Amino acid sequence: MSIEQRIRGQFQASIAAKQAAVDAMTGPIARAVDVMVACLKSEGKIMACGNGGSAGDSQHFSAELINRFERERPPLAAIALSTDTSTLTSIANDYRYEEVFSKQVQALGRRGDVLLAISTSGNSANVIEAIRVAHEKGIAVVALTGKKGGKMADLLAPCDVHLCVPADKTARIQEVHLLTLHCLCDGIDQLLFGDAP
Ligand SMILES: O=C(CO)[C@@H](O)[C@H](O)[C@H](O)[C@H](O)COP(=O)(O)O
Ligand SMILES: [Zn+2]
Repeated sequence: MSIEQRIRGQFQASIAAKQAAVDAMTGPIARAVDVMVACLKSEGKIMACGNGGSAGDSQHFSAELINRFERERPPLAAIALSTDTSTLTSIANDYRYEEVFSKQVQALGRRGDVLLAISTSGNSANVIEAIRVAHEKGIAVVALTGKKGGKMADLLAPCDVHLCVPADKTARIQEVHLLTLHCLCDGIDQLLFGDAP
């Protein structure tokens, strides 16, 4: 197969993954928007975490809330827990890598905040630890997963929201995650600030 054929195949597979996710994910994404809007209206903040590509997604999302998405509006409270290399390396070095996010949730999280926990497998131990601490502190969780949600699926509380991409390949799941994050940004802006001018 030529490189061009492979590229066409990747595009088609990405389109198919998104098509397959529309019905399964629309309702849960709308619920996640409601949870996040309620948090932001009550002066809460959204903390996002994940590994690798999902660390990038956490940062992408928090930047769109703090700075802007598609319209002019006030900054919204969000933080990516994957950015402070001194904090991350000291926790991983002195304790365990599994605690790099949970210690930050312990320190920064307040009741009424939201944890956006991103893992394509649903099995990343440090994301799972962050969810456990969020629950201890009364922090709602929006879980963004794939592959049937892995261990995270069993850990979520009834008030949490599970956004599970119905796909098995990490790259495809990540591509739907990015679309989901943009849907969240769009929904948050719409509910907080109304129709864009
Ligand atoms: O972006 C990719 C693969 O597309 C990788 O960096 C990927 O995010 C990393 O392998 C992560 O460690 C995977 O973790 P997770 O999504 O299973 O929680
Ligand atoms: Zn990737």
